[in-house]
Amino acid sequence: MKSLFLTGFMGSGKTTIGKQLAEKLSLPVIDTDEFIENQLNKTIREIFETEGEKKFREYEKHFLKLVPTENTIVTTGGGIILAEENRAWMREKGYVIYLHCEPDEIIRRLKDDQTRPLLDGDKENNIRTIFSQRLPLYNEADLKIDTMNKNPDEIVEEIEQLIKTLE
Ligand SMILES: Nc1ncnc2c1ncn2[C@@H]1O[C@H](COP(=O)(O)OP(=O)(O)OP(=O)(O)O)[C@@H](O)[C@H]1O
Ligand SMILES: O=C(O)C1=C[C@@H](O)[C@@H](O)[C@H](O)C1
Ligand SMILES: [Mg+2]
Repeated sequence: MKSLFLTGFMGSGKTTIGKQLAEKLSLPVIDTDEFIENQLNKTIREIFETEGEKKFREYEKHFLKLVPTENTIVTTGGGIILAEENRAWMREKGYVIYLHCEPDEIIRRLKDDQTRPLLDGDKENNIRTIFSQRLPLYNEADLKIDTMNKNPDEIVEEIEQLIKTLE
């Protein structure tokens, strides 16, 4: 099977869902943010602070291409879809699954989180603005899962059913 690329806004549950889905399907999971952090031995926040977002996006493009494109669950950074090149790559090499979560819920989930540099400052406003800019790009996915009012088990079950239609 081609790899599954989980996309979605920060806090939509990509890392959480990806881990559970991988366990259920007995597949390996790789998280692009963790992959970049491990390869560069720096946190995402450190990369943003010392090298800037533009450089981070270059790393993201580079490391995305090193991820296995078969039999792997790939959980992606929230901004991976910004580059047309990344969207095209993921759709060509695998299946793209967008986890949709409304901004109000994202705001609740990330209320105490300090690890996402793009949300520094007026977090609520930043979430709403970035979300609306990106929504059309997330919607280019092969599959869209509405995660609102569902627990991770329910979302994983739904993905399992939907991916059967892909093969
Ligand atoms: N379906 C859900 N219901 C309630 N809470 C959830 C759900 N999915 C994830 N969460 C919680 O939301 C928070 C963010 O989830 P997670 O880190 O998986 O998001 P992410 O999409 O990987 O974010 P990022 O793009 O920033 O890496 C976590 O605290 C997680 O426990
Ligand atoms: O949505 C984004 O642009 C980001 C999401 C995170 O996963 C990290 O990749 C980083 O904080 C940027
Ligand atoms: Mg994540």
